[in-house]
Amino acid sequence: MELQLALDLVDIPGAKQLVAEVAEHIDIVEIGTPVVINEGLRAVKEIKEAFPNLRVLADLKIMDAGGYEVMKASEAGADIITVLGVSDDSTIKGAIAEARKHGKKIMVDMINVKDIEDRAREIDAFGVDYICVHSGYDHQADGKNSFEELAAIKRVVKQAQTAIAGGIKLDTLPEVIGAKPDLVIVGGGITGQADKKSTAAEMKRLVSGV
Ligand SMILES: O=C([C@H](O)CO)[C@H](O)[C@H](O)COP(=O)(O)O
Repeated sequence: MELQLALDLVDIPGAKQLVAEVAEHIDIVEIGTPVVINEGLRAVKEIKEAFPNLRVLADLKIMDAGGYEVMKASEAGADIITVLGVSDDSTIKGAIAEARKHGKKIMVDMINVKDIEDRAREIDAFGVDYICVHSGYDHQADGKNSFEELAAIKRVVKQAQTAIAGGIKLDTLPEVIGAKPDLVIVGGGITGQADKKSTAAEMKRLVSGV
């Protein structure tokens, strides 16, 4: 099981400082959607150049023009790029085809997918690399999490790796680990802590035990 740090509320210098603090305890660093909106794909490029040994995920949440947007993120140095599960099949297939040309991976974010089990089965058959259940910030504000959705996709996904994101903290991590995703994505659960390094270290210790 791997750990991904999601960076959402920082600028590029802030991202570099934060990653430097916790790099030894994470497997993947995510350049979050708000960072891409604020800073552009330059954030992906600069983080990849500064931390070449870390995999970098560009959380573009692609909804259209899958091939073109994956091409641009790949050129910026992203190793993994996100596409929305609610987007058209052709968008997801275009994203996968482009990613394969560059040796990159696609994660499908299932945020707001209504029939999660059926859609996960379909998307898995397209050959994506990761399928991620996700309670976004707005869902979290309503007190929701994605634990049941993770169990649902694990029933049907045969080839993709599974991931979970949204509001995961040190105290809820054991429950997440119990549901056996391949990848755990944590943003505020690390970035919002006074001691980010020791929190990331403890999270890494817990996910590595599985
Ligand atoms: O994808 C995310 C969200 O939609 C904002 O862009 C976050 O990166 C994801 O939810 C993980 O962050 P936390 O919920 O703070 O753990």
